Amino acid sequence: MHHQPQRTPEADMTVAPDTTHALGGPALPQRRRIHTEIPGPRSRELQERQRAALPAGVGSALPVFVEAAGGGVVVDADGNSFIDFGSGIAVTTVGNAATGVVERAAAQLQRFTHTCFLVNPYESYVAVCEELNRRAPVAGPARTVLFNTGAEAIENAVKIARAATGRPAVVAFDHAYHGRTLLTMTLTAKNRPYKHGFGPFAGEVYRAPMAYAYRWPTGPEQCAREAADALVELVDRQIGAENVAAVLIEPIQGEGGFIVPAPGFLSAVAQICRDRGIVLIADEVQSGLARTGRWFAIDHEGVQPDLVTTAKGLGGGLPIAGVTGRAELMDAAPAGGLGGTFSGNPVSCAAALGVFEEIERGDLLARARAIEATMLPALDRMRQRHDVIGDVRGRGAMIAIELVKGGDHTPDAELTGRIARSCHAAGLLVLTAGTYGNVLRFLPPLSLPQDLLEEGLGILADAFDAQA
Ligand SMILES: Cc1ncc(COP(=O)(O)O)c(CNCCCC(=O)O)c1O
Repeated sequence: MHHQPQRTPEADMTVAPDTTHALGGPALPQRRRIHTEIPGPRSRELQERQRAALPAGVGSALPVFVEAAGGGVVVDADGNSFIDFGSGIAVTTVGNAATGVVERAAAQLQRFTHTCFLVNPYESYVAVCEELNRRAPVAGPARTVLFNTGAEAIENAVKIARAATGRPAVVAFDHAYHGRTLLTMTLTAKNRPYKHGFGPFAGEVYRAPMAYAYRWPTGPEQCAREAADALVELVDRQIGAENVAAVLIEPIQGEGGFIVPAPGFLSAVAQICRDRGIVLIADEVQSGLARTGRWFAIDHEGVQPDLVTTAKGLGGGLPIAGVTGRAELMDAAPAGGLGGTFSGNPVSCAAALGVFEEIERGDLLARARAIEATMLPALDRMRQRHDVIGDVRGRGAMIAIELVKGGDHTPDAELTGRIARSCHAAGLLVLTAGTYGNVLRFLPPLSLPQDLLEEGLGILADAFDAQA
């Protein structure tokens, strides 16, 4: 076979103009700088290549191609620097390319990249499980098993609950999001874009009303009690409690619109489960691991679930997920019943240990609470000025506003998109969410400097003032 000339990157691609940021991480200049239209010329070139190489169904909220990221900024291929209010959808919680994550992952890469834990185990997997067991809000001794994605964690939490109870049914909630695999698509509530055309779906999945106070028909005061009554009705009358393996709930619903369940609802759900021997699974994939100012969002309600799922922020950007639960439940899965080729990959485990280190070293739980203390009042002031802001809600650095037609609760998805695009053009990376597409959600990295947080809020305020 003849020798292929060594291809060098330079031969294939012109180096992006004006890309002065070679390295990401906290050393990246923490500033907002926009000096091209958004997306810029280099991103538009890359978009053309993407159109030729990827299926049309893969889209991006802000199609600027990234060259570097760190602290609280994302820098694109045209050298534009954006304030990051997205964290890659609640993943780079401790900061993009965070020092502790990069150093540990880089060192691991030099030692070995993979063994498959089901073949040869390694200490870092055990250490991540110990970290999660130590912090998880479950009662008594805990066990953890690792996977790669949030959906995989949910799939396996349901397997464990079914093995432990011998029951088939799973109850999820309106506005829920749990992933894109067959079972997690079924558990997810919103049809487009997640489910449409991908059926038939999994069996034995049922849905109960979420205690969504802002949209509860009889008003927020009745919300928790009436939603709990509806859950009892579904479980006891329609399914039969003896057939229900698990109730699955996000302590703060993420893709559904950052819905914080009405006060008392999570406690009521936990009691309903305890009274019937039903496993309560808390899906903390988006809300967990310091994001809301506690290790887990459910901690704010003092509720102890039986199983907790984690992913996203756990690996600081590397794919890793976990199911942590009461030891007697976790041990119900038969030998060899839990696993996967890459599950608990050693590089991701090293990164995860870096995440725990960063959270402790930076006191990031307190930082999340400080971000809440800045954002909620600022957003409330915006709501006083603009009646299109129907609701302000969230905890820690998981905050959202719901946009409606002025004066009533009619969702306004068009305005939501317009505000988001205005923020993007001004150099603020924000994401939308919600069953009705009318939620602007804010997920800043906890490493975001305070001045950029306030600058970002100023951009948002200007966007609302401009649309008024
Ligand atoms: C609560 C909750 N559970 C489970 C998941 C699924 O986690 P995976 O790691 O994306 O599988 C999520 C992922 N949310 C972001 C989805 C992004 C997209 O695919 O459009 C979540 O938020």
